[in-house]
Amino acid sequence: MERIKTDILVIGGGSGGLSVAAGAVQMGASVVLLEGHKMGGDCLNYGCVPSKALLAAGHQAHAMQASGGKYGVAPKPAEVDYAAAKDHVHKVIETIAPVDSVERFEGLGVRVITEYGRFISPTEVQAGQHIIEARRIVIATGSGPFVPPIPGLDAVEYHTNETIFDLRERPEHLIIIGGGPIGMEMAQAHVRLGSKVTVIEGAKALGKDDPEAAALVLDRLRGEGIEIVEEAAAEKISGADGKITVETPKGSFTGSHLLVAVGRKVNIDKLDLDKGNVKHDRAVKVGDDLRSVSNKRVYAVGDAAGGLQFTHVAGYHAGVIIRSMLFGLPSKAKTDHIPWVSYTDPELAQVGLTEAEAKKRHGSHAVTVARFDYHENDRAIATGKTVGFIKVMVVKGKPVGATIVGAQAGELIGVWALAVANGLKMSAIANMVAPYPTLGEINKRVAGAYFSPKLFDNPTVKRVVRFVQNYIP
Ligand SMILES: Cc1cc2nc3c(=O)[nH]c(=O)nc-3n(C[C@H](O)[C@H](O)[C@H](O)COP(=O)(O)OP(=O)(O)OC[C@H]3O[C@@H](n4cnc5c(N)ncnc54)[C@H](O)[C@@H]3O)c2cc1C
Ligand SMILES: NC(=O)c1ccc[n+]([C@@H]2O[C@H](COP(=O)([O-])OP(=O)(O)OC[C@H]3O[C@@H](n4cnc5c(N)ncnc54)[C@H](O)[C@@H]3O)[C@@H](O)[C@H]2O)c1
Repeated sequence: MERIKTDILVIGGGSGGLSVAAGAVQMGASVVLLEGHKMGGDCLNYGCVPSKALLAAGHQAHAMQASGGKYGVAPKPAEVDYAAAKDHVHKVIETIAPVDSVERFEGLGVRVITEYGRFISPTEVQAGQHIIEARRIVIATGSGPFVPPIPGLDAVEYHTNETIFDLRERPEHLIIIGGGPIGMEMAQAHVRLGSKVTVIEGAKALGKDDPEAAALVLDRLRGEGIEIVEEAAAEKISGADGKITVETPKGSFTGSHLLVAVGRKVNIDKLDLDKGNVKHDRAVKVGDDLRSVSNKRVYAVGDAAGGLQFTHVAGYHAGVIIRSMLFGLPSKAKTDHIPWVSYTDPELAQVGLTEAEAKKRHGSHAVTVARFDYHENDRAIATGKTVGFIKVMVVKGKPVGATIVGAQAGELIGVWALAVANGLKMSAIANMVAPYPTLGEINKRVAGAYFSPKLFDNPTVKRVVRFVQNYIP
């Protein structure tokens, strides 16, 4: 057994853990990193990266066969090689993997141990033949697919995000349980690659998003042939060998393959948290400072911290705790300025409060909703991407939230993430000159829409202008 002493021990080499390790070691701390499975974690191996790569294959197939005619280019049925699309997915993972590799982190000076870790005391963790004693311990163990106890599920072959990207035969009819972002992104990727797709959703599909924006995405997905059955919780599953039936209150649905995407389960089972005096429920219990409520030497970041589950949140958490661990400065994580995007076509992006949340928090009378539609944007018209809108929720001249649905919404939301994070006023966005013709002009135009009634429908402004015009030569 080897004993190691270190300043910082990071458990988990995914988005959060790697950001902590890279930041801390490059600022002079000694760092040990444990990863029991694949460096890069969920995002690289089973999450963001493969899902976006598969969506890209689907988008390409769709672009060839859909609506090409309107550009004067004849549509052509796409010949999809599903296995080759999966090769593309794995090539993308391989291309990014070196950035997250053991070699890179060892090169930075991190001691990487490729074992699972578990607490043996409040300051010690055992990983294989190593006992690591650390001044600070970071739990960055992420999450895995939650598999619900639906009767019959165990008896059939089903996929989760951990297996679907290895499937090489195209599902003839993919049934997806769960209409969250995983379910909807995988539904569109598969329908565009030629599968029939049914989504079974217990409540509302894309239910965490603004309902008006979500409805626009769902309309498009239905238009592409995806069957989306809402308020239909999966209650029983039966069948075998390419014929799986899911029973719901809205009827039974039979398909060739099944994907379960009903949320996540935080990876804490292997950690022996009680031996570390680390309180937990379904995730590690932390305060705003991301420190364990019961053991102040221990922090949790990313999915393990139990809040929003996004790669950029894990990265943000890393910055928050590095300030506290390395410099002893107070540091708190906030959520009001965190954006997220569902990478369907059209994309759906949100930062800060939705319209309903803003009105609930600030009162309807205090919130102005400024709005601009894609069909009024010249670049959207030129490229045939006119479906979509932006709405910005404004309180006392400052945006408190923005929703964008439409082409490149994920890129366009960046301006509002900046504005909300820094408390910028709408005038800062209105003052920006956006290049013409870009979709990005919608950001300036929505700020214009906010000020227009104040300027153009304002009797005082009209009176002042009349008055000044009487006196200037
Ligand atoms: C299909 C899918 C698509 C997604 N798409 C997006 C997206 O587009 N954008 C986005 O922002 N987010 C997306 N996410 C969410 C994103 O993947 C996660 O929020 C992110 O990976 C969380 O990072 P993390 O560091 O907390 O955990 P992870 O990246 O999961 O890393 C945790 C690591 O810890 C390791 N580990 C676990 N237990 C131990 C232990 N005891 N000892 C040592 N190692 C351990 C695991 O093996 C894993 O490598 C997606 C998720 C899924 C499933
Ligand atoms: N683009 C992105 O950033 C992206 C993409 C994918 C995943 N993610 C992250 O991963 C997390 C998990 O995604 P997810 O889609 O698995 O979870 P989710 O919790 O967002 O959605 C799961 C859906 O499954 C439904 N459901 C639960 N039990 C059901 C049942 N028995 N029958 C039918 N429906 C049922 C729920 O009502 C919910 O709508 C997301 O919340 C997000 O943080 C992000």
